[in-house]
Amino acid sequence: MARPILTADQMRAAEAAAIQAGIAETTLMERAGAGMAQAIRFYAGPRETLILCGPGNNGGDGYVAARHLAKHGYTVRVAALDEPRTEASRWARSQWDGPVERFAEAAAAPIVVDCLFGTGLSRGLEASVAERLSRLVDDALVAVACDLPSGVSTDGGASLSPIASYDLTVTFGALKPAHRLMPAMAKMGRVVLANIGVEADGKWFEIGRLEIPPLDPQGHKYSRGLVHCLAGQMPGAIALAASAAARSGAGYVRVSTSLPITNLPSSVVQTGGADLQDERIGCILVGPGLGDTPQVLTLALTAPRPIVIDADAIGLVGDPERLHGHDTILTPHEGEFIKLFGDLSGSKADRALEAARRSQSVIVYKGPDTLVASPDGRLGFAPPAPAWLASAGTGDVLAGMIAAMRARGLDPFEAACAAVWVHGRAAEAAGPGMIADDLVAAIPSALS
Ligand SMILES: NC(=O)C1=CN([C@@H]2O[C@H](COP(=O)(O)OP(=O)(O)OC[C@H]3O[C@@H](n4cnc5c(N)ncnc54)[C@H](O)[C@@H]3O)[C@@H](O)[C@H]2O)[C@@H](O)CC1
Ligand SMILES: [K+]
Repeated sequence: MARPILTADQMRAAEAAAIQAGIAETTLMERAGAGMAQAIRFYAGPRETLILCGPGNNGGDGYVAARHLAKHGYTVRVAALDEPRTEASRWARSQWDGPVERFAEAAAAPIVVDCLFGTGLSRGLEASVAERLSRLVDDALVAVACDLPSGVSTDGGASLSPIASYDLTVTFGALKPAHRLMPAMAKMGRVVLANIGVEADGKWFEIGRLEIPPLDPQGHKYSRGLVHCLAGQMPGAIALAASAAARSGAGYVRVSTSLPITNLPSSVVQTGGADLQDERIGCILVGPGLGDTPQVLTLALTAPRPIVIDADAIGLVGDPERLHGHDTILTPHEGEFIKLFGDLSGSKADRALEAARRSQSVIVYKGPDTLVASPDGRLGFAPPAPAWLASAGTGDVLAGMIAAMRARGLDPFEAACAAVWVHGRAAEAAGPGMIADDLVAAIPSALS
C-alpha cells in the first residue's frame, strides 16, 4: 500500500536504469503522457483542455497527453513556453499534429495542465511566467500539474516562485519528497501515481495502511501489550495519552501518578509507585503533561524497556547521545525538535534523518507534513491529514497510540508509522470541530 518516494537524482537514476535495461526514453515519456491523460479523463471529465508545455521532458509529457486526450474526443489546445530542447520532447512534439500557441498569449480554459517544469527545475520561474501560469491555474475549473506544480523544489518542497493551488497532480514512477512536504504539499490537490515501468526501490515512502498483526486468540492482557505511562505535573495530558493507548489495542494500560486523575476510563489502572523493571511492560510513555520534572525521564531511562519520549520530556533529554543504547521513539514538533537537535540544515527529510542518526532513535517529526525517520535510513512521509488535527491534546493522543503499537510488538519505526496513519484517519472520521477526546473515541473505527 505504501507508495515509494524518490528524490530528483534518484528518479533520474531509476529512469537511466530503465533505459539501460532496454526501455526507450520515448516509451517512458509515452507512458507518462498516457497516464496523465487517463488521470485527467478519470478525475476532470471531458472539457476543453489547455496544455502548457515547457522546453524539457515535462513539456514532452504534455505533448503526449495532448495527443491522447484529442484521441478521446477532447478539444485540446497546446501552448508552448519555448521550443522543445531535449530529444524525447522533440519526438513528443513531432507526434502532436495540432497547432501550438504561444504561452504568453494563451487564453484560459476549463482544464489547464501545467507541463512547464518538473524535476529539472533549478530556479524559480521568471516573474511574468509565474504570474501568467498562476492566473491560468486560478481561472481553471480543474488545474492539473504534470509531475509537480512548476516552481516547486522537488526534494525540499519549497516554492522557488509563487505557486497557485492545483486540484490534481499526476506523478510518474514514484512520488517525490515535495508531494509530501510543506508548503508544496498543500498546493498539489490529489496526487496520482502513474506506473511507467521504472523500478522505484528505496527506503523512503508515503505511509499507508500497515498490516498490524492480528490478535492472538490465545493471548491475554499482558501479551497484547502493557503500556506504562508516567504522569507529571499536569495529569490531564497523560490521561488523554493513556486513553488513546487503551483504544489502540494495548491489552493493559497503567499510569503511575502522585495526583489522582479523575477523567481516566476505569479500564486504565492508576498506581502510586512505578515498578519499571516489570518485564511485562511493552512500552513506557513519558512526557505528556510532565512539566519540569527531569527525574521522571531519568527514571524511565533506567528501565530496559522500549520508551516513547514526548512533549516536555523531549526538552529534558539534553544531549541526543544520552539515548544511545535505549529503544526510543521521540515525537517532537518543530519547537521541541529545535530545542533538542538545534538548527539542523537541509530539507525536513534531511533533518529528520540526521536527528534519528544522532539520537539512534526513531523520530516522529510532527507537523502538517509529519515524517517518521529511523536511524537505519527508513523514512515515512505521512499522507495529508485534516487541518483540524492541529488542536490541543492531539499530540498526547498520538504518543499514546505509538506506545500501544510498540507494546503490541511492532518494531519502533513501524509502530510510529502505524500510529501516524491511524491518527490521521481517526481525525477524518471524527470530522471538523473535533477535540482530542473525540479523536480518542474515533480510533477504533480507524483501526478496523
Ligand atoms: N527522464 C525521463 O526518462 C522521464 C522524464 N519524465 C518527465 O521529465 C521531467 C523532467 O524533465 P527534464 O529533466 O527535461 O526537466 P524539466 O522539463 O523539468 O525542465 C527542463 C529544463 O528547463 C531548464 N530550467 C530549469 N528551471 C528553469 C526555470 N526556472 N526557468 C527556465 N528554465 C528552467 C533546465 O535546463 C531544465 O533541464 C519530469 O518532471 C517528468 O515530467 C517523464 O517523461 C518520464 C520519463
Ligand atoms: K509541471
